Amino acid sequence: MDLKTSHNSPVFVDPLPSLALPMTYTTPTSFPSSGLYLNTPKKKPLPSKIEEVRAAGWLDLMLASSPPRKRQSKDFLPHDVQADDLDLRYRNWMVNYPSALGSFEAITELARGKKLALFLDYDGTLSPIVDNPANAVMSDEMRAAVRHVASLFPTAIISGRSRDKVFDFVKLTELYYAGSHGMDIMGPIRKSESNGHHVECVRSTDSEGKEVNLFQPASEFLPMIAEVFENLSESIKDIEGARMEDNKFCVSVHYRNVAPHDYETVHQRVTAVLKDYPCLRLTHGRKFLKFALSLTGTRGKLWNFCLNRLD
Ligand SMILES: O=P(O)(O)OC[C@H]1O[C@H](O[C@H]2O[C@H](CO)[C@@H](O)[C@H](O)[C@H]2O)[C@H](O)[C@@H](O)[C@@H]1O
Repeated sequence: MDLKTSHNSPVFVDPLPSLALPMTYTTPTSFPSSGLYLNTPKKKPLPSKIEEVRAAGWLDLMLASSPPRKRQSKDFLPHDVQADDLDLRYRNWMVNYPSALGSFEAITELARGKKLALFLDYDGTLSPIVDNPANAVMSDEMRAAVRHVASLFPTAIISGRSRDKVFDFVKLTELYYAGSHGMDIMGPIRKSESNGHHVECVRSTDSEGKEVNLFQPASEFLPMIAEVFENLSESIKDIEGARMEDNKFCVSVHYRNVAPHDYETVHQRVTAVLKDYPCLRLTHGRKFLKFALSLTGTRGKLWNFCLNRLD
């Protein structure tokens, strides 16, 4: 099947989450506006070309897709940014993205007497956000904490990274790993394991010969994803700071190190390549654009796969 043009693709589009915009790019109805921060210093008017893109909403999504850095005492501040302005921006961000630690008692009260399973994110949760994705290593202290938690509750790590990459960072064999946003799941074999009901679930052995369960519902699309990765790599190679990342069933185009005046070019190049692949969905992340297949019901299978296998 020629997935590039076929519109009767077996891949159906889930209802898109708020940050994911349909391939038809209808202008988002809501996105963080520059008015998000109080007392925002008057900004220089943007060149009209960027204003057009801003009107389309994509630029605001890209500019606001990551929290302002929390000011560290040692940080040098650009001459036009006041220290309290950075703190204010960070506090405003936290209003929209509150930390669970602020509600820890309420969460533990809700969990009392219930059977718990823990699902953890990786980047920005178990590892700090850094400029180069390859350097997002997890500290030994954090690894010890996750190992301890996994000894108390069945624990899974769900990430946009490929499963192999996350496992290589975390290095804990007693966990479940769901890479590529759930398109690629691995879990240790349970004693009473029976995987007959997961057609995509095959037994495999890891490097130490230990059997593990694999769930990969989209393997047949890997050649197409590899083709899009190559096309995108070629298309953005002249944009300073832009970086591709292959996450097996997902591909990320990082613009964290790209100058904001080049964001529009990043977005244009990515959408120009993806317009030939109607079965792929473009979404936003923390300073990256990501495309992935959108298989109906993957999330449900992910939870079932993990929860059915958790003690
Ligand atoms: O689902 P997650 O585990 O949170 O993965 C989401 C993305 O995380 C990574 O990118 C983010 O972290 C990088 C390293 O700190 C940072 O450089 C980048 O700007 C962040 O967006 C990962 O590289 C992506 O592929 C994941 O999709």
